[in-house]
Amino acid sequence: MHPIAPARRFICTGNRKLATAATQSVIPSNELGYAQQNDKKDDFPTANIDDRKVSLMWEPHNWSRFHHVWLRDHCRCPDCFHPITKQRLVNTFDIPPDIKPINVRSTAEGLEVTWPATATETHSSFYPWFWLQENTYDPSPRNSRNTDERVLWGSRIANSPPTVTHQDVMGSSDHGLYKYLSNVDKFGFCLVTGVPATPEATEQLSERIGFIRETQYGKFWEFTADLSKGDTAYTTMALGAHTDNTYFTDPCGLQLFHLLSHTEGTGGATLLVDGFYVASILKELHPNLYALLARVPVPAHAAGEPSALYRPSPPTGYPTLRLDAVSDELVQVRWNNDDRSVMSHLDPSLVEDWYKAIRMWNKLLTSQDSEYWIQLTPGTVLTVDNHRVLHGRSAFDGKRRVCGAYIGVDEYRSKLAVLQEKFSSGSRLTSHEPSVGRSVWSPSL
Ligand SMILES: C[N+](C)(C)CCCC[C@H](N)C(=O)O
Ligand SMILES: O=C(O)CCC(=O)C(=O)O
Repeated sequence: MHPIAPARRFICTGNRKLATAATQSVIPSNELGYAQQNDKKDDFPTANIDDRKVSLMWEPHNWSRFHHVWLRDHCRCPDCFHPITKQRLVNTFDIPPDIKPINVRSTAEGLEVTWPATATETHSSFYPWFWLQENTYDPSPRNSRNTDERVLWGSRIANSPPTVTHQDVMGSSDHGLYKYLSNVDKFGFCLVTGVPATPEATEQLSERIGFIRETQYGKFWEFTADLSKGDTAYTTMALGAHTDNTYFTDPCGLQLFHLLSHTEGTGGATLLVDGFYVASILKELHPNLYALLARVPVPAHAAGEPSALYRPSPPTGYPTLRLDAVSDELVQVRWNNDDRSVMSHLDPSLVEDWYKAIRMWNKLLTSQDSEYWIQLTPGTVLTVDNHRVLHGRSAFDGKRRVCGAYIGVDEYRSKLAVLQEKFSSGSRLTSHEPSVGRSVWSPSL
């Protein structure tokens, strides 16, 4: 385990020219020789030290407070945080619980803090202002840090479904791919037009996002109504709005569908429902039913293949609506009433209310206002965020071939994050670090 930063004085300024703004005089303010900034000759945030925290005044009546131990633990100098792997090197557990800065200094780019390291040596840390503001926890941010510009939709999305072209997505620049995945992030789905109606082109498109997630249905799958796999997707039956993989502990993130052909028959239209839109209505109209769906775990299974019996861990499953433990925001919808297992864990007092809740959920899911029906055609690939948008299909006859793939949620979110770094967030590199590669100040590291 890496010891707490070596005893030598380490100023993590790299080749940064110390900000000329070091105009503040620092006056030792108490017998421990701990100093705090006093007269400020600039408009940088005021920094003050008390026994446990550094307080920053961004402007009058707008303060943030950071515990000393928190700041020391979050030092991003190359000795405390690996500049390439972005992993913590400082030994958190060697940081004295009562650690306190020797002094703090506001500079043009951020806050400099000097820590006691040994009896004679110190360690200096630097925190950019934008990073401190982004990661303020006291007071907790008023609005959720999640800056997603998510657009909830109902049936009227049919007027302008999010669409990109195959040429754009597969182009040499990643910008087309960024537009594609930004649409999925914003709307929960996106159509890709102009895709050659072949499994090969569809697989290539899938892998443009990230590696395909292999399951009991195969890696890249093609299916038709032949029950070649033990699932009703391999029949001509209608399938109600559902998310896939409720029987997995970790349902896939994206699902791509490409209707390759449909001959000698009709039907097989695709249904999409924005689960976040429907949940917002349920929460508004029936908050108690919403709360129940966010509380009651639903078991599920995939037991149609003799060689497989999938159930999530724990077997009681996960709630239909998963809420962020901190922000309470809805982060995932998990719903497939066909794949649901026996509800043997329900508290008897909840049984009737739970059925009332799922009846209301189903009523909203299947309302005309929620349902978006689209008849897919060869050449158009549908990509669905399986954590948000439910999909289904109408019954059909004739010969219908569909191909597609699953992409893991982490592969999808990672690719999106890399593209957002590249195209949407301005450079976060401070003059403390090499001007190439990912900044140690990238969001949420
Ligand atoms: C997509 N593909 C046809 C390969 C499999 C479909 C699996 C459907 C399953 N009932 C679920 O909800 O996950
Ligand atoms: O056949 C379709 O269009 C969709 C099948 C389906 O819902 C699924 O594979 O999960």
